[in-house]
Amino acid sequence: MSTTPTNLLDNSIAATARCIESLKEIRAEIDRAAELILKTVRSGNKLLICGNGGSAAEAQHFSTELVGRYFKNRRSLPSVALSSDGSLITCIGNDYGFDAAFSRQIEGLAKPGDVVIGITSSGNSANILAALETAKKLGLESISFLGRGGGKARGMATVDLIIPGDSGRCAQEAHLFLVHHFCDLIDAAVE
Ligand SMILES: O=C(CO)[C@@H](O)[C@H](O)[C@H](O)[C@H](O)COP(=O)(O)O
Ligand SMILES: [Zn+2]
Repeated sequence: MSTTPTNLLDNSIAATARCIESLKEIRAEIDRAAELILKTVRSGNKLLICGNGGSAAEAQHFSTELVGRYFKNRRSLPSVALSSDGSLITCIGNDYGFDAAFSRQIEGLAKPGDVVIGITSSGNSANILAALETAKKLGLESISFLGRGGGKARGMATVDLIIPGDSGRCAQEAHLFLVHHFCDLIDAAVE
């Protein structure tokens, strides 16, 4: 079959629909992550969220919906996207190496009860692995949004959300779907 824009679109729609449907296979992990996120924001502790590239955008997207708003007018909730400050990222990258881009911020910002969220479609980004390692070292719970089998990050966090399948693109789309799922639960639970 030739690759026309129509075929490509139909194939992409089918692949994304299959990927979102496959989230039912990791329902138990999604529920555990939701419980941890709700416990954290309800108790006034914060989420420290990190990712690179498209996943940095997702980290910022999630944080924006917590501190700013999602759909409901509720109180502002504490969350920081660790990719947001270009000045800080370039300082840490320049002076300590890019692998420390997020772990250094976690060392400075985290308080007991905070939760670290790492988003990586490959599971192999060194700065996310370092962030999860630092969370463990500080005694913090953590959640990984992963794809493609989970890569090196598999097993490092308190809860792994490994999107089934081998597509990085679908993993990223499913990560955004999960961000909105968690925001739906938060809006329902918090005034
Ligand atoms: O959004 C995309 C690809 O869809 C890219 O910007 C992608 O996020 C970047 O290449 C990231 O550096 C990949 O990092 P990761 O997901 O493997 O941790
Ligand atoms: Zn992308």
